[in-house]
Amino acid sequence: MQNFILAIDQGTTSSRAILFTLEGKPSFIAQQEFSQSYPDDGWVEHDPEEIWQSVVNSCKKVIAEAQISVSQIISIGITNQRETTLVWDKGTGKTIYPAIVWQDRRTSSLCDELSEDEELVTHLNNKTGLLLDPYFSATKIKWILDNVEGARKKAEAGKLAFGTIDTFLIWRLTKGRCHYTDATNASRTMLFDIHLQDWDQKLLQTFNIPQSMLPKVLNSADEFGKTDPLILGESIAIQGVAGDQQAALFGQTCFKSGMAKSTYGTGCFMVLNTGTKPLKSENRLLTTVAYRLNGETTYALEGSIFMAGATIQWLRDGLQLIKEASETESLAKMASPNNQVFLVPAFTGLGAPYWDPNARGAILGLTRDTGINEIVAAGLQSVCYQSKDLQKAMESDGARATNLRVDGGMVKNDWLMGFLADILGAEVDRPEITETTALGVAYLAGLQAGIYKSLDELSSQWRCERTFSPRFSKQQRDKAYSLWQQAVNRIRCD
Ligand SMILES: Nc1ncnc2c1ncn2[C@@H]1O[C@H](COP(=O)(O)OP(=O)(O)O)[C@@H](O)[C@H]1O
Ligand SMILES: O=P(O)(O)OC[C@H](O)CO
Repeated sequence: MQNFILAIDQGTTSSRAILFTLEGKPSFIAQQEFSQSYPDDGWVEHDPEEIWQSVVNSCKKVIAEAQISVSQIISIGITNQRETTLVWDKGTGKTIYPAIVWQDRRTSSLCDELSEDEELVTHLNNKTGLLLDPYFSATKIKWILDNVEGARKKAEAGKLAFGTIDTFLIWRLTKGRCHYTDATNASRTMLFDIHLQDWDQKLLQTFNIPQSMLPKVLNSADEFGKTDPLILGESIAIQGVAGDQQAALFGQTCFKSGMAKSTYGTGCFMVLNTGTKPLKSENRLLTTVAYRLNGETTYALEGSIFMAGATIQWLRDGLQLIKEASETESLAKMASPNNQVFLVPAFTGLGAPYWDPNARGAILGLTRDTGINEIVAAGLQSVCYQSKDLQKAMESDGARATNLRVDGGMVKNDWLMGFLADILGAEVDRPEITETTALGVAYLAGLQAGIYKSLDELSSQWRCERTFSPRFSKQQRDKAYSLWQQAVNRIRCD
């Protein structure tokens, strides 16, 4: 009888459950989307019950479709949209407010106020590796405690729990027996000292968050509790947990310092393994926990771009230039070879390395012969130029990627991958398995369960489907990139 590892991938727009064979092959997938709520300008919320139901439904569906018995599932791994913040009552397990999503900007003014305190900003940056920004969980927790009636009092009495999505799912799956997170998710809260691997008291005081609300921080491969048998029919051990971008790094087996992956989904997240010593960025990149195994922490540098596939969605739904994202490939191929149109997708500001929340998007360089093909090509190229921005920032920090492994929904676009290699001037490797986020936590769970013995064993499973090599000369690359930089400078506000 064949055994499996069940990976739960709780993302920003959908929840997925994937059954991996013990050889790391994704064999069955179930997915359920859930609603996005935008109750105010810059606010983004999810219904926690809908998230929970979508996870349970996906798990049940994948088990039914695979026609396996639950006892064939050896272990569970959970990976999740990071930073998204939930607070619930420890007694009832009910959340006291919707999930405040990572994209939510409601605490911008609080961050602006706090940023005047230079000592705090330096402390926060040194301890957490992050920048003071509404993106992370800390100000979201504070907002809930300050705005939900009675919440602060209950929190101070030790009656409320905080968790990112992983922690919420562990709590629910274990029927409230386990209040845990892993070090990668903890490192995104803006409350966690990534050097000491513990919650930072000064930051807890600054954001006025009682320590009793916080989960215990475990390794990424660890014992996160056993699921209640009533949920899936049998009790299964949860043994791997990581935030989705770190899980993708793990699934791409980027275990050596200098190895990097970039995930091209709605946004794009480039993460580079920097080894067991954290590297402080001087270029507004994030220093974060890549994974923690047996108490040993591996660190990473991360650059986050808000608009990657989202730009293609805008070309489809906003401008209605295309019907399907996949059409972009053939249209871009037909664009004029002399195309000098630049699309700067700062729809919600610019992420790393600019962190300019007030910048807004623009299309520049239009001429009378500009058509749909050129605009679509510029949309795809914007993803590559932004990746170049991140590559340059990493290099200025002294971290040069030896190669780039890619994954996410956009990477099936060969034209995009070709231009990415051209503009980066580096080889871009596309793996056979692009479900790397889920694979990463399946690997973590498998390590803890003793199915895999070493990271080397996992590395040997990674297979390259295609390598894209750069075709541009240095001169061509520099010219194109300097035009991009000029375009970005035209729209910057800070
Ligand atoms: N062939 C393609 N070319 C360009 N973009 C694509 C292509 N196929 C999908 N996309 C884009 O990829 C994104 C979906 O990727 P996915 O990894 O599923 O995203 P997420 O996990 O963030 O929801 C969408 O924004 C879509 O527009
Ligand atoms: O759910 P995704 O794939 O959009 O990822 C979201 C990131 O974890 C946010 O930091």
